[in-house]
Amino acid sequence: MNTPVSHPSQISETNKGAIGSQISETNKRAIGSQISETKKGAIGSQISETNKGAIGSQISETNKGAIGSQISETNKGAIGSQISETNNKKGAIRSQISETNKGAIGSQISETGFTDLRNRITELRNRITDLRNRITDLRNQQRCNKVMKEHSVKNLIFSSSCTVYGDPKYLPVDENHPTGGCTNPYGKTKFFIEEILKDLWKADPDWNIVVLRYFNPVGAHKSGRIGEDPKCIPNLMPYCAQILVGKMKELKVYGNDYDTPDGTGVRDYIHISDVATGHVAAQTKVEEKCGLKIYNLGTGQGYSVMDMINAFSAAAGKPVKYRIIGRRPGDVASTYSKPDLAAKELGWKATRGLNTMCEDLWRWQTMNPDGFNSNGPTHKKHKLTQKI
Ligand SMILES: CC(=O)N[C@H]1[C@@H](OP(=O)(O)OP(=O)(O)OC[C@H]2O[C@@H](n3ccc(=O)[nH]c3=O)[C@H](O)[C@@H]2O)O[C@H](CO)[C@H](O)[C@@H]1O
Repeated sequence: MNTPVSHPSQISETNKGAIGSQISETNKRAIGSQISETKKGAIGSQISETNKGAIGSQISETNKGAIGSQISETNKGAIGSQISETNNKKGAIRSQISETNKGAIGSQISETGFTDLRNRITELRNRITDLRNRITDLRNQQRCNKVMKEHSVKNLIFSSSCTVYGDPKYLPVDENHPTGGCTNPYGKTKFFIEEILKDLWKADPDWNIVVLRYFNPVGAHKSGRIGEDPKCIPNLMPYCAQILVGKMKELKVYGNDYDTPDGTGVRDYIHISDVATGHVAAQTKVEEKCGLKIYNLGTGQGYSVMDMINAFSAAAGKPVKYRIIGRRPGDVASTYSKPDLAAKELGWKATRGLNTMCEDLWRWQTMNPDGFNSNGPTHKKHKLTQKI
């Protein structure tokens, strides 16, 4: 889910700092969808210019010729004004949210001690931020659809997530698995957007929409120049990487009492560059006038949290410090994909294994310990030691 450069977004430079940073924080989310938005693609081209989006930049790296040429056809005016509009409304959304949560905060104060209270306030603040991001995602998607329609762009690739499946009723999860029983707000947003897109296509079958349900993207471009630069609490693997460059203390493993081989959560981790090639394949599909199609992007292989800690420690040559704590609300025990439909209809398959995911992530993190704010490689001692 962007030119092969590795520095901050033109969106934030040109007009809208706040939106730029939202884009980077949600790089696996609404943005991805807008990436491939095709030739006339006002939006796709804008996003491609923002180098914060990990997947976007990967795609650009992967398919400079095909997508790169489309990137230059921009429509900055149209999109720029949409972004400004969103940004102007941000204050309003924020005040609504704080209104809504005032009561909740008050009752927390009377019930708890000070330390607990502080933790709860932090958690509440995170939830409010998350909720605000979700509202922004939904609004942006609606604006995106509207602007695309106005410009007669009706080809769309939407970055969805395996999280729309909720707690799986069976494994591996295929595309026919029911959706909507999401266990977190992010999942719900993805689910709602999928539903909006289904309605959009039903109302106007001229649209060609490919929905890609990513499992757990990890890794970085093999050059070490493009990777994930989380601005909020990182996912598992960026967290591990930040521990090993001294930015985080230790990993808290959320529960080892799940019904999985070692008790820790199992996920289908997929290399970010495979996610990128998945988009390129989807781009071909929308150009074939495919209607509405939905595909899983995963490897079909589940790994536990402990598998991932061990693999990453081996790739980096030093151990990730961790501590087992209780389960995190909203987590499911196990989810991994059946990726066969994408293989059959897109001719796409994930080709990079766990070892490559960990090596590439470690290369990115050591070359860019401060993400896109880094001034080139500072960890001269970086080397990939062991194969796993
Ligand atoms: C609750 C939540 O936000 N879920 C999102 C997260 O899924 P996941 O919760 O699957 O991704 P994750 O990287 O946050 O967690 C992966 C696994 O690692 C475990 N873990 C994670 C972090 C940590 O500090 N300690 C730890 O033990 C976690 O319990 C899970 O078993 O990312 C997905 C995409 O990649 C989707 O965006 C999901 O909606």
